[in-house]
Amino acid sequence: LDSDGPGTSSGRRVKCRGRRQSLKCNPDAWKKQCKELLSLIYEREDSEPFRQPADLLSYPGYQEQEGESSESVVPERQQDSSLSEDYQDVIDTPVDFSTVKETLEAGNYGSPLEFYKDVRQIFNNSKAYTSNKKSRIYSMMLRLSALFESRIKNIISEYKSAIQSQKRRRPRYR
Ligand SMILES: O=C(NCC(F)(F)F)N1CCN(C(=O)c2ccc(Cl)o2)CC1
Repeated sequence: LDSDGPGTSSGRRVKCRGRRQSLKCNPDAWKKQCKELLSLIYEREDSEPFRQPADLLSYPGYQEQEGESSESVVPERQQDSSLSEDYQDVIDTPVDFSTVKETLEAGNYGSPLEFYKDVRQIFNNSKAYTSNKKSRIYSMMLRLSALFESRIKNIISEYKSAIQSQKRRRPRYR
């Protein structure tokens, strides 16, 4: 993501002269683009485990219920030993899509790079937490991460070129 997109390093980006809204020169376009990307992520079933904070309470089968006989039916997920340790002991920076959505909607991201950092943390937490690369949740994360990376790189490069073209233009006196 360090390439700042086409037509920015060399000559002036004349396309942006005075027509901020329509072309790729609007430095605020990324907000709507990230909201659309987040909606796309929410539409995917793969995002379900990542839409709310992870804790073992969300997997009731993992808690030893009082008086629960040990022969209780094990939910399919329990066979996934990777959830055996407490999530909060393993993960320093828990984050999920509901917090990212709130931050974006509150206007508390200053750039798509900050948005990208938080979403990447969701995926990295999943990588750090899984002890089984074949676990279902891990494979869901991999698909979701591939979708996200394919869409976020254009949002960021358009943002970077909009910023670049803003720097070179003469200051406009309002
Ligand atoms: O508890 C939740 N989500 C909250 C919900 F259950 F309400 F959706 N997670 C379980 C642990 N998470 C993992 O990334 C992961 C990697 C390998 C395995 Cl296994 O899990 C995050 C999602």
